[in-house]
Amino acid sequence: MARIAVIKFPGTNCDEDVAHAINTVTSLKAEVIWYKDFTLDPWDAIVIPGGFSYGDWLRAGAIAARTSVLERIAEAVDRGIPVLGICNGFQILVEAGLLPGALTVNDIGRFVCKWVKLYVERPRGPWLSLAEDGMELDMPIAHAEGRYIVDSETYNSILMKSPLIRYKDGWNSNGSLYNIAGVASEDGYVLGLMPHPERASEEELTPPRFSPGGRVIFKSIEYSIKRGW
Ligand SMILES: NC(=O)CC[C@H](N)C(=O)O
Repeated sequence: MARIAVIKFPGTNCDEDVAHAINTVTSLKAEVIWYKDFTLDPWDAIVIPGGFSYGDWLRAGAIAARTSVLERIAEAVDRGIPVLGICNGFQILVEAGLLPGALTVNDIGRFVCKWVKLYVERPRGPWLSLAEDGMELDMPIAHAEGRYIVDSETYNSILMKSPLIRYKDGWNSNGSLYNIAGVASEDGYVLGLMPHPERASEEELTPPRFSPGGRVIFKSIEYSIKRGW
């Protein structure tokens, strides 16, 4: 059975939610792994979930990104193992240099927790294999440091060739440049996003007027692993 590692750092708080979502909406087996116990071998994909690793000291994700487990995750990326970073996990991947850009303090200067409307651009790779270009997704955000920034050269030369998840007009509540909510490596094997797909995977957790947009990410990784890409 395909196995997904959900890595827990001190201060991670969405690990059980991610494992629950994957174990509920897919036939994959997600397991929460303490960061010090993580070894590369048995995993078909890796998720770094959200939370407040190391209490968001210095900058969100900065300390977790400098632990030795990130060297193992970089090796996993080199081996072609899909890696997903959700919220604090996205912050960690960016701090570790595994995705471009940076995540900084929301322009309104406070934590924001709300459902938002998003869309996908250039879906590619295992996390978005079932998504279509322009597909609209609804998911909640919950962060204080979710304002994505990137220099225009990186945006034009790298990000405009890569899969992106953007806030729809009027839904960018943190001031992210180019309305960016999530970025991926060019092949889509490494994906990071601020919204929480695990909180948007089941109808009963989805408020009226929204739909469970996180499902497509977990159904995509299931499809890609089963197809044996
Ligand atoms: N939900 C989360 O992962 C929180 C992200 C991060 N600690 C922030 O507030 O920016």
